[in-house]
Formats: sequence, structure tokens, C-alpha cells
Amino acid sequence: MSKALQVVDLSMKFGDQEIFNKLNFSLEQGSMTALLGPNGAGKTTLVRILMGMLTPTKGYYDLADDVKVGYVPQFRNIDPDYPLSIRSFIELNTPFFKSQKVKDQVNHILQETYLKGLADIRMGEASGGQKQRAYLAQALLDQPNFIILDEATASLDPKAKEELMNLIAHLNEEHKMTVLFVTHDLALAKRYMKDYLYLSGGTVQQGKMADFKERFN
Ligand SMILES: Nc1ncnc2c1ncn2[C@@H]1O[C@H](COP(=O)(O)OP(=O)(O)OP(=O)(O)O)[C@@H](O)[C@H]1O
Repeated sequence: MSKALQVVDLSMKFGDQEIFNKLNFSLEQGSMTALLGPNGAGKTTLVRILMGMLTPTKGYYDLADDVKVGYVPQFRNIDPDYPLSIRSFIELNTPFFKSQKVKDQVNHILQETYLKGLADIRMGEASGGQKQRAYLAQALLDQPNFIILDEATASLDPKAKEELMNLIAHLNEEHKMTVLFVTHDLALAKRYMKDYLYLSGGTVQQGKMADFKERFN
């Protein structure tokens, strides 16, 4: 298997506050990894560095040439009056005049994320699970082969969590999607992720999810 991501001696400080120091790890293409660790350990900071939104203090990371990263944030409190339909929300980053190809892609992704029959309802009136799937669909429109989910299940009920995780598992199995899943939900991570990265005290440990020790958290 080839590497999708290699992180080398990655260090981050905010002013005098050291978040992590010399992280080294790699992720294989098609791997499913939970990024775990206590509050404030630097998980989101690491993700923001990998997304190119923050510059590390030292070190670097390498994404393989054919890797395209998509990012799925936790859905925020969308106002009940928010006017865009699920379809329009997914299409937000596409040109105003859409080619048939884009329209076909949107329809395909709506189908894949179980939103086809819901495409015309407003985001404001969609359930949490539907909103979160719309965020996933928006990220998929860019055709990534590596997705980072930052606490994407945190505000979902158990059924919506399972639906989202089944979708992630499907993307991994059918499309060889590499997955990095930031979460505090150990039970969910154990059920769906194969590997873990545990960030704590400025360092990272990596291993098989089945071997993850609860005492870490
Ligand atoms: N832009 C910033 N400027 C200064 N400090 C920051 C900035 N972003 C994050 N921090 C600090 O860095 C530390 C790590 O934050 P981060 O959000 O990465 O942790 P986390 O592991 O994602 O936490 P949580 O599990 O609570 O989401 C925290 O102490 C936070 O206050």
C-alpha cells in the first residue's frame, strides 16, 4: 500500500504555548483512522495545518501527488429560517450557470448520501443528520479521495451517527477513500475505524483501533 500522507517532525506553537512537538506518522491510502485525544490536545490545529489553513512552526507534511483532500466540519446551528435548499447548499461552490456534468454529479452525490428525495427541502428545516450529510455531500462534490471529518458526528442522535458512519464506511470500501475522523466517541471509533492516532501532551501515538486502551482518554 502507498502512503496518502506523511507527517515529519511537525511542531506547532501559538506564542509561547506549545501544542505539539515533532509529530511523526503516516497514513496509508484507503486507511480509516480515528484522531483521538483530550480537549485542547491540538486535534483541530493538526487538521487545520493539513488543510493548509495554518502554517506549522516547524516540520512539514507531504500528501501523495494523487491525493485530494475534502473537509467535513461539524454542522453548526443553522438558523431555522436559512433559505437555501439542500441542493443549493451542496452546489454553493459551483458556478451559477451549471454544466450538465455538474448537475449530473450533484444528482449522483445526492443519491449516494441518501438526500435525493430531500433535495428541495430547506437546510433550515432539515434534521441534524440530513444537515450533516449535506455537509458531506458538499465536500464530495470536489471529488476528494481523502476526507477529514472534524467531530462530524458530535451533535447527532445515535441513528443519525450510524447512518453517517455507514456512509463513510461505504465511501471507504467502494471508492477507497482515505478517512481521518476526529472524534471523542470511542465506541463509534472502535466500531468503524481501523487505526487510531492519539494526540496528547504534545506527542502522538499510532496503532490499531482494536488495541486502543480506554485509559488513554
Ligand atoms: N488560533 C489560535 N491561537 C491561539 N491559540 C489557539 C488557536 N487555535 C487553537 N489554540 C489553542 O490550541 C490548543 C489546541 O486547540 P485545538 O482546538 O486544536 O484542540 P482540540 O484537540 O481540537 O480540542 P477539542 O477536543 O476541545 O476540540 C488549545 O489550547 C487552544 O486554545
